[in-house]
Amino acid sequence: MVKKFVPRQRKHKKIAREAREAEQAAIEDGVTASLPADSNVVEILPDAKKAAEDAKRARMKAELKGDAKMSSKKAKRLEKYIDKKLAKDENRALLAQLAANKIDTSLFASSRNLGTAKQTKREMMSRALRERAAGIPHTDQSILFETRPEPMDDSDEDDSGDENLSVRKNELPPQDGEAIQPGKTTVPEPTASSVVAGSGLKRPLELDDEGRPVLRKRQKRGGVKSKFSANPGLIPEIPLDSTNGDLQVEDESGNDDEDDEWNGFSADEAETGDDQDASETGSSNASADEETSEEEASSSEDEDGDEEDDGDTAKTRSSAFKAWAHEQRNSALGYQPSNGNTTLEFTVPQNFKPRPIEQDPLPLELQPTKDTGRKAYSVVVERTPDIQEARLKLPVVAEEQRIMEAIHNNNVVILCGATGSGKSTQVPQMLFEAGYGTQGSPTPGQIVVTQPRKVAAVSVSQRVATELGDHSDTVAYQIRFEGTASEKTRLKFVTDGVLLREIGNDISLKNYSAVIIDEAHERSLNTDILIGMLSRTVKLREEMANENPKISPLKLIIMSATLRISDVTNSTLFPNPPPVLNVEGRQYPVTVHFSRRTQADYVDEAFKKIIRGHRKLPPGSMLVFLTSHNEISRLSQKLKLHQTGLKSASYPKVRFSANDGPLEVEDIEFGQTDEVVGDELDELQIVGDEQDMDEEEEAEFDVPNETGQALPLKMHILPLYSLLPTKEQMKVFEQPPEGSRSIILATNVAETSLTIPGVKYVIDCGRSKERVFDPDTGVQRYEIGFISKASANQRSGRAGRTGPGHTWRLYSSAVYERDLPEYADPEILKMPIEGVVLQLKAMNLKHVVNFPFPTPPDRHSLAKAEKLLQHLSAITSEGFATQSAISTIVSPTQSRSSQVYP
Ligand SMILES: Nc1ncnc2c1ncn2[C@@H]1O[C@H](COP(=O)(O)OP(=O)(O)OP(=O)(O)O)[C@@H](O)[C@H]1O
Repeated sequence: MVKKFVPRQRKHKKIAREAREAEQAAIEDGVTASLPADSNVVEILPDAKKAAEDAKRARMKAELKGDAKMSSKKAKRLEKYIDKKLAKDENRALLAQLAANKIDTSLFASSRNLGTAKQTKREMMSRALRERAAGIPHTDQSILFETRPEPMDDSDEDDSGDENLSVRKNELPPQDGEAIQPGKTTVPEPTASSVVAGSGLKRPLELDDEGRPVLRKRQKRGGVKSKFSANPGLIPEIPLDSTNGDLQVEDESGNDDEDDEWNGFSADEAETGDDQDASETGSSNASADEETSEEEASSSEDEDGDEEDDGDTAKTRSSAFKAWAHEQRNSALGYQPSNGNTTLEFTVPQNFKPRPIEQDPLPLELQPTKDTGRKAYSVVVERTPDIQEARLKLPVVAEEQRIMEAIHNNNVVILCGATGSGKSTQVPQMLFEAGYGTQGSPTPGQIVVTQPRKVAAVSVSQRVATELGDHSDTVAYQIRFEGTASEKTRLKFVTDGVLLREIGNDISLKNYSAVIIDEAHERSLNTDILIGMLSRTVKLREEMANENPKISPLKLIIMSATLRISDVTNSTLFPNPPPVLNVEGRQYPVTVHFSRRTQADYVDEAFKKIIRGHRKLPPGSMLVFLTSHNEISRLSQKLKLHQTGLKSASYPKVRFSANDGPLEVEDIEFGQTDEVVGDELDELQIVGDEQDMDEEEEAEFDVPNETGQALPLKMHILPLYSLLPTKEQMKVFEQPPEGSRSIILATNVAETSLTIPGVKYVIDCGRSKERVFDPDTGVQRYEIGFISKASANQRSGRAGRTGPGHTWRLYSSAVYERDLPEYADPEILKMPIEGVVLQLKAMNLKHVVNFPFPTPPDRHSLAKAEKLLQHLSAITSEGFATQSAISTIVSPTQSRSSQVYP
């Protein structure tokens, strides 16, 4: 008997069918509510949720379809597309919910291993380590720590063969103070938190450090990988707003393959419910091949099985449909997708003007250079490391950029900096390194630096030569009757008288590219005339350079520590006021000690201080300022007598003639002039207890002996004044004999520019010999008077050159404040005007009335002086100086008297 064919019934399908029928029947009977709860029934959504979903579906449909008519085929596809989108939204929301639950899944076990009791040693150890890291007490330390007998037994290496996992007992400290108990095993308790959302997923949900789900890329069959990497850090944020989120993701990729990234939540999977059913009918191997069937379904796009004969065609069509759907939705939402290559284009308004650079006065070095055609040029100088180190400590060097920019941009620059800041030695080197004075550079002319005194010219030139290392032979000095200039000379130190003579011969100074007037505050007649002449030379050279590009403009730099700036910036001198650069700071501090009393006999006072100081002060030379070589001679004898107890041989008389050199005021001796100011000071003397005073003065020499060296026993006494031959003057720069202290007795030739190595202490009498001129009587005389505060400052400055220093002023602070003027009057105001006119006439100047003096004398006086000189036959009727008159210029006598007593 042929068996009747009974189609095979699938159990779950049968159950589902029966449930549907029962549900249908119940609906028909109106008894839905009384049905028994069945967990497998189709999910019944709450009404509100269902309504929201329907509304969303309708909205999407409207967005996509609009009023357009479409074929039934397309409408069907549209329905499917919407289903897919809604499912995606739901999945995203679910995923976001999962992401919000930050859990550690590292201890979750795969359900695949449920019931399999056996674990390899490696698995056990790995789990034990993870549990230990999670803080789960684990008493079976034998899994983690292995006891090895000594000597090591090779056979003990565990079965797993992974010796890297074995850890020496004492290498892992117990966690949380727990003692490790080997041999005890505890099974980790499942914690309450281990049952969490997501635990039922196909694969345990892994979370990264930030609590985001770690989604691994699933590789498609055939090894074709998605173009997205599975880097969890790159997982895009999923907006909870499904509509916008949908748009963002879709627009970024335009490819459904990206859905694979969501591993198990893909829209493909959601939309393939039907297909899964279909595959199930063909195959019962659901568990193993589940993923495969999903992938197949998704790769075939699953949207319309009828159309998918050919993969390529389907893809093209599918993407055409999707492109259309995207477009529809975008236009409905008013969204303009970017193609990723958009460049922002700004239309520049026609009247647009870029903002000008800062208008506030910019620092000089930031000001735009005026000379745009200037070529960069530099000379490399090799210096010894100790010189280089010493230079770098000088404030002027720190300002090199600012100074050089100012010089490049301006033909005249004024530089003010404290004594010892490095002006005299460094600025000439800066110019040299910038190509000034170098053949082949744009500024080949020499650099000339003027000093008011010959000893300064010689000593600074020697120092600069030393500092210029391999270029030291380019440095020379030139003083009257003496010099070292040669063909190699590019940098020359001269007295201002020497440069005056040169400028008298060639007003354009074509041999020079830069002139530096150092110590301009001295305001000798020579300095003033020089500045006036140079103001014209600079102008002339500028005009010459404009006409002939081969000629470079002349750079003039006026430098001083204590200059009354207004004197050298007046408009008669420079119509465009030159920039004034201030360099702050000095290298070493100088402590100033004032006397309590201002003694009239300052030479005697100086003697006492020298004796006390020498007895108490740590090693270091002493520089004592006096007013004349007479005083120097007197004090020197007294000191020698004190030291030897014998009357010393008489000090050699200095004989000089007017031709021997430029005569300094302090060298002029017309009888006894030393006690002029004595009487005026009596009121300042406080007659008190001599004993008290002595103690107090003893205490003022309590200077800590930082070097710890023994105090020098002998005094090495050296004179320094301008009439002394240069060789004798230069002795002050030599080291004193062993165990001696140099005591240098100087006039104010040592006041400026000089760095006498080893001088730590200065004793300043506070006076100097000055020319005093009475314009009413026309009589000039020489008096000893107080110096200016600027001079006092300069004298103190000699102490802090190579280390911290001290100055003892032989006058009280009250006298300093009351009697010392800020600046000394320029020499031009302290001498008969005829001498000034004669000097200018000797330089072939015709109209002295128009001469640009820094401090101009009265024009009428100038005119009167010219007439007088004509009467005396000192100048010709053409207005030039006669030869005999020129010879009187160096004479200390007035031109009037020199004519009477030639
Ligand atoms: N012969 C030297 N030996 C050792 N150091 C020196 C010598 N000459 C200069 N120096 C160092 O260079 C520093 C700067 O000297 P420089 O003469 O350039 O200063 P300055 O600013 O011109 O001072 P002033 O205004 O007093 O002339 C000194 O303080 C000293 O430290």
